[in-house]
Amino acid sequence: MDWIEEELRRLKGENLYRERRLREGFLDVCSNDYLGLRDHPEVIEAVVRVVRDAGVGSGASQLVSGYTRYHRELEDALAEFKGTPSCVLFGSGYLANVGLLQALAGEGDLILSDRLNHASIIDGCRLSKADVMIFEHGDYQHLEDLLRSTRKNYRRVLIVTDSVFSMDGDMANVQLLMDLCEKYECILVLDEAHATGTVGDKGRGSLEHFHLEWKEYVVMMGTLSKALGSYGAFVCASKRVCDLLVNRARSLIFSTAIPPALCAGAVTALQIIQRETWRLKRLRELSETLYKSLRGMGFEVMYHGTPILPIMVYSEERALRMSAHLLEKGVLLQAIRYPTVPKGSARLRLTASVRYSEDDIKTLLRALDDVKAF
Ligand SMILES: Cc1ncc(COP(=O)(O)O)c(C=O)c1O
Repeated sequence: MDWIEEELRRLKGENLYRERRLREGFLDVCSNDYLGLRDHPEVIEAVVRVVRDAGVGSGASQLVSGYTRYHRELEDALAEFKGTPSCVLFGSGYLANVGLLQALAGEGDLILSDRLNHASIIDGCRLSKADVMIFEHGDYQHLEDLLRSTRKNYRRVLIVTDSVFSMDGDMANVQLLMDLCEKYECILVLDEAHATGTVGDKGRGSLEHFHLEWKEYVVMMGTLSKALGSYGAFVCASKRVCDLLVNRARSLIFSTAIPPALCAGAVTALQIIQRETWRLKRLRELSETLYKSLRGMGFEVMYHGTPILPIMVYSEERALRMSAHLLEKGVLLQAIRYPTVPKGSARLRLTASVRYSEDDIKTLLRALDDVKAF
């Protein structure tokens, strides 16, 4: 077992070793709780009520006895929010992506995947046994070249992309992707993990952002774990796609359903997003203010109108040093390194959140100013 020591030593030597940090006691500026809903009193109240009513765990897979009225209520609310006929829940975003891709594509099919897609998409592609081709990030000319030369060789073709890219904060051009899907008869799989609750006029996601209507060939996956402040995931699609997932997605069939109480928490979060529209407005204002402040301080920050504001550092070693110093100042801002992002593109993935008070923002900017010269 000495190889384990060697492996860990190698990771440390390359500045790629990871340690978990206890969040308590720090100003957390890298979570995905964009709308500050994870501890909203109404969300907590809904969760506690259902824990009392239905217990803590769901007790079984959705296909056995783990599917309750709370799951169905959440599916109905999500389908309405995302503008699709149907919805099906999964245990997490990771499980949704691997299950969805494995169920929709197999041998004889092709998956075209953006180079910067989330790891769960990459793993889902592998699990599907379909042929996989990677197109350059956001390069839809490259994507069309691949479609033109290969479409005829395949039964089904899926195009899969994050709609808001988790580590860069930019958006896929869903309009162009839908045009390509129509032209080449493809299925479009959108990972709306970071788009749900954050983009579009009402936070409904990328279709709303681009003023597009849902079409049958569009399959949208999203998570409850980010702007909805909870845990779990969903796929919003046509009824027949959802029925197929219930029958074929192994990560749904062979895994316990999410706890009913989390479903109730997410239903409440969806209601709050639609009622307290100031949250999304505040999130957008804050994202822009943070971007301007950081740029004014001389940082290289990426900003695409989403709450993900990566401060580019490039060197893994420097990113670690900056993150450690920020921690000393009470600020938790993790260094994001390979394999989450390509080697030599380490960053501090700052996120905007409605959680931050004016004082938090001052603390954050002061601490960042300190590490600027590191
Ligand atoms: C784009 C994207 N897809 C999927 C996931 C996985 O979601 P979850 O954390 O619910 O497993 C994440 C988050 O980690 C993500 O950023």
